[in-house]
Amino acid sequence: MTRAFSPGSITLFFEIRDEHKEPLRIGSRGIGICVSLGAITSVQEGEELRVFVNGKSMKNSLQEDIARAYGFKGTIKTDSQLPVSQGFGMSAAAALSTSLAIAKLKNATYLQAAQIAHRIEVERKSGLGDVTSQYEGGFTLRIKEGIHPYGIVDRLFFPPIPISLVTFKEGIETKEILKDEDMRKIIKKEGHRAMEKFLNMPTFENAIRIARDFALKTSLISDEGKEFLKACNNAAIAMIGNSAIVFGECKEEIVEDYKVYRVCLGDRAKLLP
Ligand SMILES: Nc1ncnc2c1ncn2[C@@H]1O[C@H](COP(=O)(O)OP(=O)(O)OP(=O)(O)O)[C@@H](O)[C@H]1O
Ligand SMILES: CC(C)(CO)[C@@H](O)C(=O)[O-]
Repeated sequence: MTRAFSPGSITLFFEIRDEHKEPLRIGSRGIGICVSLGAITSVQEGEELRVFVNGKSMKNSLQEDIARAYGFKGTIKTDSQLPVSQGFGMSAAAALSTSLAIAKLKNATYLQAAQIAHRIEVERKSGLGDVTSQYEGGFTLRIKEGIHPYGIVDRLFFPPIPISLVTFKEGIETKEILKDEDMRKIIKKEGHRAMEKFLNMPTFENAIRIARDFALKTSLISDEGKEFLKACNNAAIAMIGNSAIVFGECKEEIVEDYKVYRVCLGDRAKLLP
């Protein structure tokens, strides 16, 4: 049996850049924060392909698509440590952890595994930039869309503070937003502006300020999210979901009604012993 872990990743703001033909060139520009919780996948070769997510059998999964890319048959089990469709990049974490574990069995490399995971994410429209962030780890700045050798990703300095992920009600499926023509236009425009502003002053404080503005300008925020940002000025909305990311301490009375995941900055995806 082979096991791999991928961190979850939270996008603060992003610019859709999917007008290329080649999936490895497609992606987004923006900021992603990898966190210490994510997805763990174990794979075991066998006669038939079976996928289980959090103990439940799953059909037409992204794990199945990844397995096909390698010609892998056997059992794939993914455990998600964070909820899906809340902007925590869990589909990408499932794709990347599956791809890394199978790559080890098939003698492929770390980069090949990341490229396959990125391609499947892009083709399924479940994400654009998450695999690129999770392959790099830490506080990532995606300067040019896509994955290596096309994408360019840098890292930013992150202060030694805790992170809380606060989930409101049900999530938003990424595909629904990435397919919506009006939303795409708004995200492209606001994402481009956000990136230009950030690159003028690439600091942690500026990232939070721009992220809060991006959520409001694109309307990728619920009423509950708006109230939360008013009460907590060290928070931003996780893209694309219905949850917030709080940097540092947060008053207990503000978060006590919600499910909160306490995490810290996370390293890149890796094989597990
Ligand atoms: N851990 C997982 N294992 C298998 N499938 C998953 C997993 N996480 C998400 N998916 C599938 O991917 C699809 C899209 O998920 P979505 O992209 O909205 O979630 P996410 O990646 O957690 O959110 P976001 O991309 O906004 O960070 C859903 O249909 C879901 O079933
Ligand atoms: C589209 C997206 C916000 C979904 O999590 C992410 O993949 C990104 O930052 O490109």
